[in-house]
Amino acid sequence: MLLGVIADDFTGATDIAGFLVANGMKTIQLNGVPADALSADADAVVISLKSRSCPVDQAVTDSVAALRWLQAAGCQQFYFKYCSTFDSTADGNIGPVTDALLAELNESFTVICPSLPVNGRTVCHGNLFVNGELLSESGMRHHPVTPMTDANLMRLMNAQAQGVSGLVDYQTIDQGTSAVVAAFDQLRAQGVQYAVVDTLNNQHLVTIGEACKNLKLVTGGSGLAAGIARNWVTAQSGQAEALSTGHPQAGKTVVLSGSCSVMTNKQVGQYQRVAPHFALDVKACLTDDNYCNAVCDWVVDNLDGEYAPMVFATANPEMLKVIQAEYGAQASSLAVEQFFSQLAHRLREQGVRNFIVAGGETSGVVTQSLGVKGFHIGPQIAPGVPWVTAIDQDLSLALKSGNFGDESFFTTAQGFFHD
Ligand SMILES: Nc1ncnc2c1ncn2[C@@H]1O[C@H](COP(=O)(O)OP(=O)(O)O)[C@@H](O)[C@H]1O
Ligand SMILES: O=C(O)[C@@H](O)C(=O)COP(=O)(O)O
Repeated sequence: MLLGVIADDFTGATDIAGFLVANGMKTIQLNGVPADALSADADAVVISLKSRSCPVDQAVTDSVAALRWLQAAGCQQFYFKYCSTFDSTADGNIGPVTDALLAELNESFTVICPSLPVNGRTVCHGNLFVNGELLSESGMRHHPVTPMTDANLMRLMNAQAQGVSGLVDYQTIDQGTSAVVAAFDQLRAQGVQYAVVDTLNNQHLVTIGEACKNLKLVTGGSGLAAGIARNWVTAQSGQAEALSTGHPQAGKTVVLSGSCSVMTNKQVGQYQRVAPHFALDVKACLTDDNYCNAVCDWVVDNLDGEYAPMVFATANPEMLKVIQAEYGAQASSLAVEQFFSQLAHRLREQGVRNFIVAGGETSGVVTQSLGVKGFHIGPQIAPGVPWVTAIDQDLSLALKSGNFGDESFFTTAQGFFHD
Protein backbone atom coordinates (compact mmCIF):
# COMPACT_ATOMS: atom_id res chain seq x y z
CA MET A 1 0.00 0.00 0.00
CA LEU A 2 1.44 3.36 -1.02
CA LEU A 3 -1.09 6.11 -0.49
CA GLY A 4 -3.64 6.38 2.31
CA VAL A 5 -6.54 8.78 1.89
CA ILE A 6 -8.81 10.00 4.70
CA ALA A 7 -11.95 11.51 3.14
CA ASP A 8 -14.32 13.63 5.21
CA ASP A 9 -17.44 12.40 3.41
CA PHE A 10 -18.62 9.60 1.17
CA THR A 11 -19.04 11.44 -2.14
CA GLY A 12 -15.64 13.01 -1.53
CA ALA A 13 -14.19 9.54 -1.06
CA THR A 14 -15.58 8.14 -4.31
CA ASP A 15 -14.53 11.39 -6.02
CA ILE A 16 -10.86 10.96 -5.13
CA ALA A 17 -10.94 7.19 -5.56
CA GLY A 18 -12.21 7.72 -9.13
CA PHE A 19 -9.37 10.13 -9.91
CA LEU A 20 -6.75 7.81 -8.42
CA VAL A 21 -7.99 4.93 -10.57
CA ALA A 22 -8.15 7.19 -13.63
CA ASN A 23 -4.52 8.12 -12.95
CA GLY A 24 -3.36 4.54 -12.73
CA MET A 25 -3.47 3.59 -9.05
CA LYS A 26 -5.31 0.42 -8.03
CA THR A 27 -7.63 1.81 -5.40
CA ILE A 28 -10.07 0.41 -2.91
CA GLN A 29 -12.52 2.46 -0.86
CA LEU A 30 -13.49 1.47 2.69
CA ASN A 31 -16.46 2.92 4.50
CA GLY A 32 -15.23 3.82 7.96
CA VAL A 33 -12.15 2.45 9.69
CA PRO A 34 -12.15 -1.36 9.42
CA ALA A 35 -11.84 -3.36 12.60
CA ASP A 36 -9.21 -5.62 11.05
CA ALA A 37 -6.30 -5.50 8.63
CA LEU A 38 -7.07 -5.85 4.93
CA SER A 39 -5.39 -8.10 2.45
CA ALA A 40 -6.22 -6.31 -0.78
CA ASP A 41 -4.10 -5.85 -3.86
CA ALA A 42 -4.23 -2.04 -3.98
CA ASP A 43 -1.85 0.89 -4.37
CA ALA A 44 -4.17 3.30 -2.59
CA VAL A 45 -6.81 2.93 0.10
CA VAL A 46 -9.45 5.59 0.62
CA ILE A 47 -11.23 5.57 3.98
CA SER A 48 -14.51 7.46 3.93
CA LEU A 49 -15.56 9.12 7.16
CA LYS A 50 -18.56 11.27 7.95
CA SER A 51 -16.43 13.91 9.62
CA ARG A 52 -17.15 17.06 7.66
CA SER A 53 -19.98 18.40 9.80
CA CYS A 54 -19.82 16.28 12.94
CA PRO A 55 -18.55 17.65 16.30
CA VAL A 56 -14.86 18.51 16.10
CA ASP A 57 -13.71 15.97 18.71
CA GLN A 58 -15.32 13.17 16.81
CA ALA A 59 -13.83 14.35 13.50
CA VAL A 60 -10.35 14.38 15.07
CA THR A 61 -10.75 10.98 16.76
CA ASP A 62 -12.08 9.30 13.61
CA SER A 63 -9.43 10.87 11.37
CA VAL A 64 -6.55 9.87 13.65
CA ALA A 65 -7.97 6.33 13.88
CA ALA A 66 -8.07 6.21 10.07
CA LEU A 67 -4.48 7.46 9.88
CA ARG A 68 -3.25 4.79 12.30
CA TRP A 69 -5.03 2.07 10.35
CA LEU A 70 -3.48 3.30 7.09
CA GLN A 71 -0.02 3.46 8.70
CA ALA A 72 -0.43 -0.13 9.89
CA ALA A 73 -1.43 -1.09 6.34
CA GLY A 74 1.95 0.20 5.15
CA CYS A 75 0.93 3.47 3.49
CA GLN A 76 3.81 5.88 2.98
CA GLN A 77 2.01 9.11 2.22
CA PHE A 78 -1.32 10.40 3.55
CA TYR A 79 -3.94 12.60 1.94
CA PHE A 80 -6.69 14.35 3.87
CA LYS A 81 -9.47 14.82 1.30
CA TYR A 82 -12.05 17.54 1.88
CA CYS A 83 -14.43 19.36 -0.36
CA SER A 84 -13.42 21.32 -3.44
CA THR A 85 -15.72 24.03 -2.11
CA PHE A 86 -14.09 23.65 1.34
CA ASP A 87 -17.53 23.19 3.02
CA SER A 88 -16.09 24.21 6.34
CA THR A 89 -16.90 27.53 7.96
CA ALA A 90 -14.68 29.41 10.46
CA ASP A 91 -15.54 26.84 13.16
CA GLY A 92 -15.24 23.84 10.81
CA ASN A 93 -13.20 20.66 11.15
CA ILE A 94 -10.52 20.97 8.44
CA GLY A 95 -8.09 22.96 10.63
CA PRO A 96 -8.34 20.78 13.75
CA VAL A 97 -8.14 17.54 11.74
CA THR A 98 -5.11 18.81 9.79
CA ASP A 99 -3.39 19.76 13.06
CA ALA A 100 -4.12 16.36 14.59
CA LEU A 101 -2.84 14.46 11.54
CA LEU A 102 0.35 16.56 11.41
CA ALA A 103 0.96 15.97 15.11
CA GLU A 104 0.38 12.23 14.77
CA LEU A 105 2.88 12.10 11.90
CA ASN A 106 5.41 14.30 13.74
CA GLU A 107 5.21 16.79 10.89
CA SER A 108 4.65 20.53 10.91
CA PHE A 109 3.90 21.48 7.31
CA THR A 110 1.37 20.65 4.63
CA VAL A 111 -0.52 22.11 1.68
CA ILE A 112 -4.10 23.35 1.43
CA CYS A 113 -5.28 22.57 -2.10
CA PRO A 114 -9.06 22.30 -2.62
CA SER A 115 -8.90 23.19 -6.33
CA LEU A 116 -10.47 21.02 -8.99
CA PRO A 117 -10.24 22.95 -12.28
CA VAL A 118 -12.11 20.30 -14.30
CA ASN A 119 -15.18 21.13 -12.19
CA GLY A 120 -14.53 24.88 -12.12
CA ARG A 121 -12.88 25.12 -8.67
CA THR A 122 -9.77 27.30 -8.80
CA VAL A 123 -7.72 29.23 -6.25
CA CYS A 124 -6.25 32.65 -6.99
CA HIS A 125 -4.33 34.74 -4.43
CA GLY A 126 -5.60 32.29 -1.84
CA ASN A 127 -9.28 32.86 -2.69
CA LEU A 128 -11.45 29.93 -3.77
CA PHE A 129 -13.57 30.36 -6.89
CA VAL A 130 -16.46 28.22 -8.19
CA ASN A 131 -16.91 28.56 -11.94
CA GLY A 132 -15.32 32.01 -11.82
CA GLU A 133 -17.41 33.26 -8.87
CA LEU A 134 -15.91 33.79 -5.45
CA LEU A 135 -16.99 30.90 -3.21
CA SER A 136 -18.76 33.38 -0.93
CA GLU A 137 -20.78 34.71 -3.88
CA SER A 138 -21.54 31.27 -5.35
CA GLY A 139 -24.51 29.03 -4.50
CA MET A 140 -22.39 27.67 -1.62
CA ARG A 141 -23.34 30.67 0.47
CA HIS A 142 -26.80 29.05 0.79
CA HIS A 143 -25.57 25.57 1.76
CA PRO A 144 -27.99 24.11 4.36
CA VAL A 145 -25.23 22.88 6.70
CA THR A 146 -22.03 24.79 5.83
CA PRO A 147 -22.95 28.16 4.28
CA MET A 148 -19.66 29.51 2.87
CA THR A 149 -19.58 33.27 3.32
CA ASP A 150 -15.79 33.67 3.14
CA ALA A 151 -13.67 32.59 0.16
CA ASN A 152 -10.25 33.30 1.63
CA LEU A 153 -8.51 30.04 2.50
CA MET A 154 -5.83 31.63 4.68
CA ARG A 155 -8.47 33.37 6.77
CA LEU A 156 -10.55 30.18 7.06
CA MET A 157 -7.54 28.09 8.08
CA ASN A 158 -6.27 30.70 10.54
CA ALA A 159 -9.70 30.76 12.19
CA GLN A 160 -9.95 26.96 12.45
CA ALA A 161 -6.43 25.74 13.10
CA GLN A 162 -3.70 26.29 15.70
CA GLY A 163 -0.98 27.31 13.23
CA VAL A 164 -0.46 29.98 10.59
CA SER A 165 -1.19 29.92 6.85
CA GLY A 166 0.90 31.27 4.01
CA LEU A 167 0.43 31.51 0.25
CA VAL A 168 2.25 30.10 -2.75
CA ASP A 169 0.88 32.24 -5.55
CA TYR A 170 0.24 31.19 -9.14
CA GLN A 171 3.25 33.12 -10.49
CA THR A 172 5.50 30.89 -8.35
CA ILE A 173 3.61 27.76 -9.41
CA ASP A 174 4.03 28.78 -13.07
CA GLN A 175 7.80 28.70 -12.48
CA GLY A 176 7.69 24.94 -11.88
CA THR A 177 8.37 22.34 -9.22
CA SER A 178 11.67 23.61 -7.82
CA ALA A 179 10.26 27.11 -7.37
CA VAL A 180 7.33 25.63 -5.41
CA VAL A 181 9.62 23.49 -3.26
CA ALA A 182 11.72 26.62 -2.55
CA ALA A 183 8.54 28.53 -1.63
CA PHE A 184 7.57 25.71 0.77
CA ASP A 185 11.02 25.93 2.39
CA GLN A 186 10.71 29.69 2.72
CA LEU A 187 7.26 29.45 4.32
CA ARG A 188 8.51 26.75 6.70
CA ALA A 189 11.39 29.03 7.73
CA GLN A 190 8.84 31.77 8.45
CA GLY A 191 6.95 29.43 10.80
CA VAL A 192 4.06 28.73 8.44
CA GLN A 193 2.31 25.34 8.82
CA TYR A 194 -0.22 25.46 5.98
CA ALA A 195 0.72 26.52 2.45
CA VAL A 196 -2.37 27.57 0.52
CA VAL A 197 -1.47 26.88 -3.11
CA ASP A 198 -2.97 28.88 -5.95
CA THR A 199 -4.22 26.64 -8.76
CA LEU A 200 -5.67 27.89 -11.99
CA ASN A 201 -5.37 24.79 -14.17
CA ASN A 202 -4.43 21.11 -14.33
CA GLN A 203 -0.78 21.85 -15.10
CA HIS A 204 -0.58 23.68 -11.77
CA LEU A 205 -1.87 20.52 -10.04
CA VAL A 206 0.86 18.44 -11.69
CA THR A 207 3.51 20.92 -10.52
CA ILE A 208 2.08 21.03 -6.98
CA GLY A 209 1.86 17.20 -6.93
CA GLU A 210 5.55 16.92 -7.82
CA ALA A 211 6.47 19.52 -5.21
CA CYS A 212 4.55 17.51 -2.56
CA LYS A 213 6.50 14.31 -3.22
CA ASN A 214 8.31 14.48 0.10
CA LEU A 215 5.43 15.71 2.25
CA LYS A 216 4.08 12.99 4.54
CA LEU A 217 0.68 14.69 4.60
CA VAL A 218 -1.10 16.55 1.83
CA THR A 219 -4.59 18.02 2.13
CA GLY A 220 -7.06 19.07 -0.50
CA GLY A 221 -9.85 18.22 -2.89
CA SER A 222 -9.61 15.41 -5.42
CA GLY A 223 -7.80 17.52 -8.04
CA LEU A 224 -4.39 17.11 -6.42
CA ALA A 225 -4.84 13.31 -6.62
CA ALA A 226 -3.78 13.35 -10.27
CA GLY A 227 -0.51 15.09 -9.35
CA ILE A 228 0.11 12.83 -6.35
CA ALA A 229 -0.71 9.63 -8.29
CA ARG A 230 2.03 10.48 -10.81
CA ASN A 231 4.60 10.24 -8.03
CA TRP A 232 3.53 6.68 -7.27
CA VAL A 233 2.33 5.07 -10.48
CA THR A 234 4.43 2.22 -11.80
CA ALA A 235 4.37 0.50 -15.16
CA GLN A 236 1.82 -2.06 -13.90
CA SER A 237 -1.07 0.32 -13.50
CA GLY A 238 -4.26 -1.42 -12.46
CA GLN A 239 -6.76 0.95 -14.04
CA ALA A 240 -8.48 -1.46 -16.44
CA GLU A 241 -8.80 -4.17 -13.80
CA ALA A 242 -10.17 -1.78 -11.20
CA LEU A 243 -12.67 -0.30 -13.62
CA SER A 244 -14.15 -3.65 -14.61
CA THR A 245 -14.77 -4.75 -11.00
CA GLY A 246 -16.62 -1.50 -10.28
CA HIS A 247 -18.99 -1.62 -13.28
CA PRO A 248 -22.75 -1.53 -12.38
CA GLN A 249 -25.19 -4.27 -13.44
CA ALA A 250 -28.71 -3.69 -14.73
CA GLY A 251 -31.34 -4.13 -11.99
CA LYS A 252 -33.87 -2.29 -9.88
CA THR A 253 -32.66 1.29 -9.57
CA VAL A 254 -33.68 4.36 -7.60
CA VAL A 255 -32.58 8.02 -7.55
CA LEU A 256 -32.45 9.65 -4.09
CA SER A 257 -31.65 13.36 -4.00
CA GLY A 258 -30.95 15.13 -0.71
CA SER A 259 -28.73 17.89 -2.08
CA CYS A 260 -29.95 21.49 -2.41
CA SER A 261 -27.03 22.68 -4.53
CA VAL A 262 -27.52 24.76 -7.64
CA MET A 263 -26.54 21.90 -9.97
CA THR A 264 -28.65 19.29 -8.18
CA ASN A 265 -31.66 21.61 -8.46
CA LYS A 266 -31.09 21.70 -12.24
CA GLN A 267 -30.56 17.93 -12.44
CA VAL A 268 -33.72 17.22 -10.44
CA GLY A 269 -35.66 19.70 -12.62
CA GLN A 270 -34.48 18.01 -15.81
CA TYR A 271 -35.06 14.45 -14.56
CA GLN A 272 -38.61 15.25 -13.45
CA ARG A 273 -39.47 15.72 -17.12
CA VAL A 274 -38.69 12.11 -18.02
CA ALA A 275 -39.01 9.96 -14.89
CA PRO A 276 -41.53 9.28 -12.10
CA HIS A 277 -40.71 11.59 -9.20
CA PHE A 278 -41.78 12.18 -5.61
CA ALA A 279 -41.11 15.46 -3.75
CA LEU A 280 -40.55 14.88 -0.03
CA ASP A 281 -42.62 16.78 2.47
CA VAL A 282 -40.24 17.77 5.29
CA LYS A 283 -43.13 18.14 7.75
CA ALA A 284 -44.16 14.54 7.08
CA CYS A 285 -40.53 13.42 7.58
CA LEU A 286 -40.65 15.08 11.00
CA THR A 287 -44.09 13.96 12.12
CA ASP A 288 -45.54 11.01 10.17
CA ASP A 289 -44.30 7.60 11.33
CA ASN A 290 -45.84 5.89 8.33
CA TYR A 291 -44.41 8.27 5.73
CA CYS A 292 -41.38 6.16 4.85
CA ASN A 293 -43.56 3.08 4.18
CA ALA A 294 -45.81 5.11 1.91
CA VAL A 295 -42.90 6.54 -0.10
CA CYS A 296 -41.30 3.09 -0.29
CA ASP A 297 -44.55 1.69 -1.76
CA TRP A 298 -44.59 4.51 -4.31
CA VAL A 299 -41.05 3.70 -5.40
CA VAL A 300 -41.76 -0.03 -5.67
CA ASP A 301 -44.81 0.72 -7.87
CA ASN A 302 -42.61 2.76 -10.21
CA LEU A 303 -39.56 0.56 -10.60
CA ASP A 304 -40.40 -0.88 -14.01
CA GLY A 305 -40.39 2.22 -16.19
CA GLU A 306 -37.73 3.34 -18.67
CA TYR A 307 -36.06 5.49 -16.03
CA ALA A 308 -35.67 4.89 -12.31
CA PRO A 309 -38.07 6.68 -9.94
CA MET A 310 -36.66 9.66 -8.05
CA VAL A 311 -37.41 10.71 -4.47
CA PHE A 312 -36.09 14.19 -3.73
CA ALA A 313 -35.85 16.66 -0.87
CA THR A 314 -33.95 19.06 -3.12
CA ALA A 315 -35.21 22.60 -2.63
CA ASN A 316 -34.16 25.96 -4.03
CA PRO A 317 -32.79 28.64 -1.63
CA GLU A 318 -36.20 30.34 -1.17
CA MET A 319 -38.00 27.07 -0.36
CA LEU A 320 -35.17 26.04 1.93
CA LYS A 321 -35.36 29.33 3.83
CA VAL A 322 -39.07 28.79 4.49
CA ILE A 323 -38.54 25.19 5.65
CA GLN A 324 -35.63 26.13 7.90
CA ALA A 325 -37.55 29.05 9.42
CA GLU A 326 -40.45 26.73 10.22
CA TYR A 327 -38.65 23.62 11.52
CA GLY A 328 -35.07 24.76 12.20
CA ALA A 329 -32.06 24.17 9.93
CA GLN A 330 -30.58 21.33 11.94
CA ALA A 331 -33.83 19.54 12.73
CA SER A 332 -35.04 19.64 9.13
CA SER A 333 -31.77 18.47 7.59
CA LEU A 334 -31.51 15.67 10.16
CA ALA A 335 -35.09 14.58 9.50
CA VAL A 336 -34.41 14.43 5.76
CA GLU A 337 -31.19 12.45 6.30
CA GLN A 338 -32.94 9.99 8.63
CA PHE A 339 -35.73 9.59 6.12
CA PHE A 340 -33.32 8.71 3.30
CA SER A 341 -31.45 6.35 5.57
CA GLN A 342 -34.65 4.40 6.36
CA LEU A 343 -35.92 4.52 2.81
CA ALA A 344 -32.68 3.13 1.37
CA HIS A 345 -32.78 0.25 3.84
CA ARG A 346 -36.37 -0.62 2.95
CA LEU A 347 -35.76 -0.36 -0.77
CA ARG A 348 -32.82 -2.73 -0.45
CA GLU A 349 -35.19 -5.23 1.20
CA GLN A 350 -37.43 -4.78 -1.85
CA GLY A 351 -34.60 -5.83 -4.17
CA VAL A 352 -33.28 -2.46 -5.33
CA ARG A 353 -29.60 -3.01 -6.36
CA ASN A 354 -28.59 0.35 -7.85
CA PHE A 355 -28.76 3.59 -5.87
CA ILE A 356 -28.02 6.93 -7.51
CA VAL A 357 -27.65 9.40 -4.64
CA ALA A 358 -27.18 13.18 -4.80
CA GLY A 359 -25.53 14.93 -1.88
CA GLY A 360 -22.52 14.19 0.30
CA GLU A 361 -24.24 13.89 3.68
CA THR A 362 -27.13 12.09 2.03
CA SER A 363 -24.73 9.61 0.40
CA GLY A 364 -23.11 9.06 3.79
CA VAL A 365 -26.33 8.09 5.52
CA VAL A 366 -27.51 5.95 2.61
CA THR A 367 -24.22 4.04 2.39
CA GLN A 368 -24.16 3.49 6.15
CA SER A 369 -27.74 2.29 6.24
CA LEU A 370 -27.05 -0.18 3.40
CA GLY A 371 -24.23 -1.57 5.54
CA VAL A 372 -21.64 -1.52 2.73
CA LYS A 373 -18.10 -2.10 4.00
CA GLY A 374 -16.27 -0.80 0.95
CA PHE A 375 -16.25 -0.32 -2.80
CA HIS A 376 -14.53 -1.27 -5.99
CA ILE A 377 -14.30 1.81 -8.17
CA GLY A 378 -15.92 1.76 -11.62
CA PRO A 379 -16.17 4.11 -14.58
CA GLN A 380 -16.66 7.86 -14.10
CA ILE A 381 -20.15 9.09 -14.98
CA ALA A 382 -18.88 12.67 -14.71
CA PRO A 383 -15.57 14.04 -13.38
CA GLY A 384 -15.47 13.11 -9.70
CA VAL A 385 -18.45 10.70 -9.78
CA PRO A 386 -17.61 7.08 -10.53
CA TRP A 387 -20.01 4.15 -10.30
CA VAL A 388 -18.87 2.02 -7.38
CA THR A 389 -19.74 -1.58 -6.53
CA ALA A 390 -19.88 -2.95 -3.01
CA ILE A 391 -17.05 -5.32 -2.09
CA ASP A 392 -19.39 -7.43 0.06
CA GLN A 393 -22.86 -7.22 -1.56
CA ASP A 394 -24.53 -7.29 -4.97
CA LEU A 395 -25.03 -3.55 -5.00
CA SER A 396 -23.86 -0.50 -6.99
CA LEU A 397 -23.97 3.16 -6.06
CA ALA A 398 -23.36 6.47 -7.79
CA LEU A 399 -22.63 8.96 -5.01
CA LYS A 400 -22.89 12.42 -6.51
CA SER A 401 -21.49 15.44 -4.81
CA GLY A 402 -24.02 18.26 -4.81
CA ASN A 403 -22.51 20.38 -7.53
CA PHE A 404 -20.97 17.69 -9.74
CA GLY A 405 -22.24 16.38 -13.06
CA ASP A 406 -24.20 18.13 -15.78
CA GLU A 407 -27.95 18.56 -16.04
CA SER A 408 -28.54 15.10 -17.51
CA PHE A 409 -26.49 13.31 -14.84
CA PHE A 410 -29.28 10.99 -13.63
CA THR A 411 -30.06 9.66 -17.10
CA THR A 412 -26.37 9.47 -18.06
CA ALA A 413 -25.68 7.36 -14.96
CA GLN A 414 -28.31 4.81 -16.08
CA GLY A 415 -26.59 4.48 -19.47
CA PHE A 416 -23.73 2.50 -17.84
CA PHE A 417 -25.66 -0.64 -16.90
CA HIS A 418 -24.42 -4.03 -18.12
CA ASP A 419 -26.86 -6.94 -18.36
N1 LIG B 1 -35.88 20.32 1.78
C1 LIG B 1 -34.92 20.30 2.71
N2 LIG B 1 -35.09 20.93 3.88
C2 LIG B 1 -34.12 20.93 4.82
N3 LIG B 1 -32.96 20.29 4.68
C3 LIG B 1 -32.74 19.65 3.54
C4 LIG B 1 -33.69 19.62 2.50
N4 LIG B 1 -33.21 18.91 1.48
C5 LIG B 1 -32.01 18.51 1.86
N5 LIG B 1 -31.70 18.92 3.09
C6 LIG B 1 -30.48 18.67 3.86
O1 LIG B 1 -29.42 19.43 3.27
C7 LIG B 1 -28.19 18.73 3.44
C8 LIG B 1 -27.55 18.65 2.08
O2 LIG B 1 -26.26 18.19 2.22
P1 LIG B 1 -25.61 17.12 1.25
O3 LIG B 1 -26.41 15.87 1.19
O4 LIG B 1 -24.19 17.00 1.70
O5 LIG B 1 -25.68 17.84 -0.16
P2 LIG B 1 -24.52 18.62 -0.92
O6 LIG B 1 -23.67 17.57 -1.57
O7 LIG B 1 -25.22 19.49 -1.89
O8 LIG B 1 -23.72 19.37 0.11
C9 LIG B 1 -28.54 17.37 4.03
O9 LIG B 1 -28.32 17.39 5.42
C10 LIG B 1 -30.03 17.24 3.73
O10 LIG B 1 -30.69 16.39 4.63
O1 LIG C 1 -14.50 17.82 -3.50
C1 LIG C 1 -15.68 17.84 -3.81
O2 LIG C 1 -16.27 18.82 -4.30
C2 LIG C 1 -16.48 16.59 -3.55
O3 LIG C 1 -15.71 15.45 -3.56
C3 LIG C 1 -17.13 16.68 -2.24
O4 LIG C 1 -16.50 16.51 -1.21
C4 LIG C 1 -18.49 17.05 -2.30
O5 LIG C 1 -19.19 17.18 -1.10
P1 LIG C 1 -20.76 17.39 -1.20
O6 LIG C 1 -20.98 18.61 -2.05
O7 LIG C 1 -21.27 17.53 0.19
O8 LIG C 1 -21.29 16.17 -1.88
